[in-house]
Amino acid sequence: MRAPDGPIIVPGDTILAVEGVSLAFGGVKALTDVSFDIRKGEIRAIIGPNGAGKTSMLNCINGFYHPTQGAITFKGLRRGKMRPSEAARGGIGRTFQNVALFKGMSTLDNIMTGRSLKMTRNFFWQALRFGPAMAEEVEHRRVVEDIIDFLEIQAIRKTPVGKLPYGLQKRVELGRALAMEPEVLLLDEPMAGMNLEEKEDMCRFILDVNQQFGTTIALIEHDMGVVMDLSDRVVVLEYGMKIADGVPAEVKRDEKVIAAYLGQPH
Ligand SMILES: Nc1ncnc2c1ncn2[C@@H]1O[C@H](COP(=O)(O)OP(=O)(O)OP(=O)(O)O)[C@@H](O)[C@H]1O
Repeated sequence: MRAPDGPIIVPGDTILAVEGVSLAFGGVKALTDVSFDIRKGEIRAIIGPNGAGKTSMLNCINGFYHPTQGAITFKGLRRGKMRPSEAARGGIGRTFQNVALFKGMSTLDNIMTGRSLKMTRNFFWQALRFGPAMAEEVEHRRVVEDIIDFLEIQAIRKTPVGKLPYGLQKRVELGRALAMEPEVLLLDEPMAGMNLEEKEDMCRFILDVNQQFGTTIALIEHDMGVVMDLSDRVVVLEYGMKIADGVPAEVKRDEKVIAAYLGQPH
């Protein structure tokens, strides 16, 4: 199934809107009436203390959870109960807080799995590697090789990802998300567990993805230096509610944010 494309959206327009979203797990209110927008081409950070509802929000955006109330509008279309695979086909890609790769498979093959949603020939033709399926596979491999070059991971293309240091695994995971050619890329703590050098590399790649491909990025990150350097705008959650929203300089000065988050060690 191909998601409808919706209207043409130019840089600066709203590409994704979160409108009054609430989410509850039994008695636990993970999100309460949260609204914010993401503009095409921007890097949007979602921050907040542990348990504030950040991952729950990403899970609502990519269809992993369905909001109890409220709606998500993507490219002008109000979404119903969209599944993650439909969100991905529609242009919403994602990485996870804990690396979710196939550890025994090579870098190349892991990134190739990101192309699966783009494959139009069915399994029968792919298994035969014949005719149109062959041509399609050649094209997918070309895209994957371009991503490998872009992320500067040529040297590990055949290495099983389970053998790679954590920072490189995160980079491969970014590669797999890029293989979907997403319009909006959701990154859940892309720098978590990395040393300074790895963080600097990942920051550079995120900026390059944003600038070279025009990909809109929404990211959750605990490192405040990274958030303030990378993002165009920041939305702040606390106890599942939005407490601030604005450019980094504004958010940094906001008393509620200082009290809730910036004053606390992370
Ligand atoms: N599947 C679930 N079942 C029950 N409660 C959940 C579930 N997922 C999240 N929660 C609860 O919802 C609240 C928000 O959690 P969430 O993981 O979204 O926060 P977070 O801001 O991403 O936290 P962290 O920074 O620690 O990753 C928490 O109270 C959490 O315990």
